[in-house]
Amino acid sequence: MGNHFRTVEDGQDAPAANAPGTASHFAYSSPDEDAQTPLYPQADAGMPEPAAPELDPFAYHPEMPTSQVSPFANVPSPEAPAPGDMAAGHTQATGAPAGTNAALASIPSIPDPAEPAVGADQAHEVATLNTALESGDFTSVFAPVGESRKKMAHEAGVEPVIVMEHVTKIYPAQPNKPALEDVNLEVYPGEFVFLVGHSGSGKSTLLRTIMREVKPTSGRVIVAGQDLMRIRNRKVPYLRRQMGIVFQDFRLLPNKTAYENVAFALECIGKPRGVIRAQVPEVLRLVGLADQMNSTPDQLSGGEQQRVNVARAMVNRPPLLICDEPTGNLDPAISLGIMKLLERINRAGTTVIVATHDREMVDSMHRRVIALEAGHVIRDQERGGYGNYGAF
Ligand SMILES: Nc1ncnc2c1ncn2[C@@H]1O[C@H](COP(=O)(O)OP(=O)(O)OP(=O)(O)O)[C@@H](O)[C@H]1O
Repeated sequence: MGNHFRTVEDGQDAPAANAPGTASHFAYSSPDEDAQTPLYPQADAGMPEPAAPELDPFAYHPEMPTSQVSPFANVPSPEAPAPGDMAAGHTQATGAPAGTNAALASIPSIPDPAEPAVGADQAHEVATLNTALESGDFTSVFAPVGESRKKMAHEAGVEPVIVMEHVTKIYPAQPNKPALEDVNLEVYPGEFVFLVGHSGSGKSTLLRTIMREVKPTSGRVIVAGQDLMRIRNRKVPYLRRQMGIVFQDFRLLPNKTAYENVAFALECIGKPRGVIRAQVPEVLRLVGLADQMNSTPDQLSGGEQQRVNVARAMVNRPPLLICDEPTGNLDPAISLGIMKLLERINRAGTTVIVATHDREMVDSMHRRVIALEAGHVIRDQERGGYGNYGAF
């Protein structure tokens, strides 16, 4: 099987021009001297959207039946809702009590780490997110897939979505201290991977090599079948459209509402207004912000702002979600909500990679854990815990 992302064909490059004073808020400001391409394709209303590929098996296609979307479609999924349940899910989203969708009852929730004390505002925030997470919309909008994805991927002949082979990165400023050294790993479609390690162990560098923000000094990085050492610069924005990016230090556009912030991500890639009008409210509802679409960032809590970030990363329905410390500045209760959200997105088939220092979260979720130490992968565990690392 070949490329699981939309293919990058000649003539399908993303627009490169920038709208002054706007797109920079979205661009991850990379300290790396190698970085040449802004994270998001820049706004240029005049550029047409690249031609849509025939079918992207890993893209989020709510309008398609699961059998057309997922490579695991033939694998029975205990999470798959019956058609009637999907309808029930929509009913919930419009106000009926959550929890009436029988299919959802089988979805195990993340065990809460030691219950943190929460104030009234936080409790409300947690409650609204929990309600959104319990909504059937998640299982009806995203295509559900089952567990043991790596095994299934092998059996189904699915190729890894990310391959790193002997990757070494030496920043010129630190010639004697590789940020990454001889890193080898594979990530399969649909996996949820935690990246852990001390501060300075190379987590962000690894994520940024996957995004092609950083070019390795040696080795190979292949994402969705594309060799990132060989891919042309002009094709990088197109590749990045296939990735949702959530960083701790991403800033929302301060003068725009939650709706406008999410819509902007689609405007930047030339999506038609009708698509924006349909997808933005939907994704904001999915992250539990249906009632705050018209709030500006200063009217939102840190957790709500991060949910807008997650919504923005999800709205283009990327098959790969990359998160660098997505809960870094958030209270434990709010962090749990964000992590549940990421898990739910993953359950719907999106590959998720999360670099984090959040020990309790990693320990509670029992997902694949890749541990870095001084640029080396020292542990890669199918269902691991955080391990013996300090917070910083
Ligand atoms: N642009 C750069 N120029 C020079 N050295 C850098 C650069 N970026 C990172 N480094 C160095 O590379 C090493 C790995 O840094 P990286 O940011 O990848 O680690 P990290 O595990 O993500 O850390 P943290 O958890 O603090 O974010 C560190 O020694 C860091 O000082």
